[in-house]
Amino acid sequence: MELIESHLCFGGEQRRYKHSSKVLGCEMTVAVFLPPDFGPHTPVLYWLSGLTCTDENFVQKAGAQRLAAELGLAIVAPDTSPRGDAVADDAGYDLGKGAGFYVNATQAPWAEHYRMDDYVVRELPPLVEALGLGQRRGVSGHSMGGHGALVLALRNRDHFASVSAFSPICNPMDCPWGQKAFTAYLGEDKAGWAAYDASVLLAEAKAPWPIRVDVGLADNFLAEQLKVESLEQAARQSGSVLQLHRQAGYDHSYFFVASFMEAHLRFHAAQLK
Ligand SMILES: N[C@@H](CCC(=O)N[C@@H](CSC=O)C(=O)NCC(=O)O)C(=O)O
Repeated sequence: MELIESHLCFGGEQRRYKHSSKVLGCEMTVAVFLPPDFGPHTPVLYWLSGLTCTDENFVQKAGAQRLAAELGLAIVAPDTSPRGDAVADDAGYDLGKGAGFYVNATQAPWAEHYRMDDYVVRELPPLVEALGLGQRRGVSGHSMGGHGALVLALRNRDHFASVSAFSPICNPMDCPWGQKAFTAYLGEDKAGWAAYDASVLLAEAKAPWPIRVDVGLADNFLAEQLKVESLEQAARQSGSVLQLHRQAGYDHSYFFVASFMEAHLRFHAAQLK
């Protein structure tokens, strides 16, 4: 990875790297926060951002660095899709670039580059850990990235030791954002969609780690797109521990994310140490 930016931040370093991704077949940028005195003992929290984001939104808006420095947590924030002129795109903000949905696409024209599942779970960790970090990993994210955090953790239980989400798309098979993306990336056959639906996966999960989820009750997307009730039902069905916090008055924005970032970082730190 080639270092393209570095800023001292609360005694740690906020870095930005670019690298050539074999999995995605394009050049990618990724943000990495390194706490002071990081080393092989330092756990890594992967942050997955939402629709329209790059690796920069979280770094600039979530306000995570002060506490991450104090807790000794590294944070890796990848981009939300493959990038570049050769990469397929769509006119809508909710498909194509900026909207990779953390799946491995199977359908043309997406399958050539859109493999965000493999990128986050298989390609990035060795690159990140080669910076001198540990192999204990957590995952969190917002909205489309909350969906990504839940499904990648539920699909890779031994890979992630902690998971949380802000305003996640909990049941993509049953909401407009998910149906549009899954039809394009995974095809018309809904049988293939279940493998990337957090509510389906959690309903079948066997005693996974506790999951923390926060949603804002003034979130315009809550009823139509997020479907938290489906995740609650799934947790009941499998006897999983879902710590679901409904936060009165909060919307879908990074102001909401920033407001509860401390609780999520402490939640991850407790399980990753
Ligand atoms: N432009 C769209 C909504 C885009 C949006 O709200 N993106 C969110 C994530 S939504 C789900 O994944 C976001 O994080 N935006 C970036 C930011 O910095 O706030 C619309 O107009 O509806």
